[in-house]
Amino acid sequence: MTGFEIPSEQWAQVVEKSGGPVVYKKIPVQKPGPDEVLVNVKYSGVCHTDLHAMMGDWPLPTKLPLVGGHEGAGVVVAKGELVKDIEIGDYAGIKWLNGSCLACSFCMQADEPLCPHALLSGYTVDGSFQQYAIAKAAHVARIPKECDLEAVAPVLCAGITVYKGLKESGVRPGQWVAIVGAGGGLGSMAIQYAKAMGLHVIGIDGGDEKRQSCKTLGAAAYVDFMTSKDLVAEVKAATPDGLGPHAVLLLAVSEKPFQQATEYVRSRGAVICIGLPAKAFLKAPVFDTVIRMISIKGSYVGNRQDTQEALDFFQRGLIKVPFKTVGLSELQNVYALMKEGKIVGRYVVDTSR
Ligand SMILES: NC(=O)c1ccc[n+]([C@@H]2O[C@H](COP(=O)([O-])OP(=O)(O)OC[C@H]3O[C@@H](n4cnc5c(N)ncnc54)[C@H](O)[C@@H]3O)[C@@H](O)[C@H]2O)c1
Ligand SMILES: [Zn+2]
Ligand SMILES: [Zn+2]
Repeated sequence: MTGFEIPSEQWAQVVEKSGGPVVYKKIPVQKPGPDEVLVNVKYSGVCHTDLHAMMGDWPLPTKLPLVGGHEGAGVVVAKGELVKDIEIGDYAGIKWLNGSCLACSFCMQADEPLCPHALLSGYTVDGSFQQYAIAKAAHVARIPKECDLEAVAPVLCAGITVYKGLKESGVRPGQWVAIVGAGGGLGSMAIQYAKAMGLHVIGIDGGDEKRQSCKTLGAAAYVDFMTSKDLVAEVKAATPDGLGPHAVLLLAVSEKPFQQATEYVRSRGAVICIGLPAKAFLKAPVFDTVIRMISIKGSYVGNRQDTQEALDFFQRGLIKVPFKTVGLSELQNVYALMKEGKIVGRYVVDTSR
């Protein structure tokens, strides 16, 4: 009936103990439950969250052993008997939100990421760093057939997350947004989504390679956090009236920018926290926050509607982010580069090698 031959074993990258490394080995292919699909993952993006998961950085424990990954783009090869709206052979995406209860007060209002029973791909359930991954049918991303699975993979976390963050910021076309960590995976996506939404971008990151990439992707200005003598002044000066950007998207994996953003955001502006540096705290002067009416908020992935909207931007050709593809077997090398902050754009792994 399926037309797809499903092997009993497959290649996967497995975290066997917190702190890593990942182990490339063969593991069994699982069978989907009644409300689940089995996706033959062709490509998966590598998100910094996958590194946090391997390192055990966060206060939320991961399952162990763990197959990481939550930007998996592939083909549906099997489905449970309750799944009616996805066909075998359809393109589908394994994203961070693997499943949610669909019945709690958050799910009822399309705030599924806040569901207390949420299943997280590559964290509390096995994710996309394997050839065959399972997700709840209600939550897999419906990827249009015209999409290139290799290029679309990073949209499944990075794209959705920054698109949602921009929406949460309340910025309008024509306004200015500062993107902190603009040369990384989420940052590169953020520049492209912001541009497509009619915003002016100030990219903040370190080094000339990232400067070049930010400019190519469409940033109007770039501020180098490693060499700038006065980052706050430089960011403000990059806006035409010198009063600073209307919003700041914090995507960096270090604490300092989380302490700094309220200093350069425009009055009545929004600071949107998305990056998740380990053990970090936010800090802002109460006086300035009050009299300048600054909003500070967190933004966490996106719901099913955000997912389809983010994919729609991609399908229309508006989102082109640099990526490098390597074999799934090379995942540990990608983590090494990521730790050093050396990745420009995104790495994608090909599960066939
Ligand atoms: N909130 C969410 O829903 C969500 C979703 C996905 C990822 N994340 C988190 O977002 C973070 C970024 O993920 P990524 O995959 O883009 O990582 P990445 O490693 O690709 O990019 C991080 C970038 O931040 C830059 N950076 C480091 N310190 C900086 C500083 N002081 N100022 C400016 N830039 C700085 C680095 O040079 C790098 O380019 C991670 O912590 C990840 O876990 C959150
Ligand atoms: Zn992610
Ligand atoms: Zn729920």
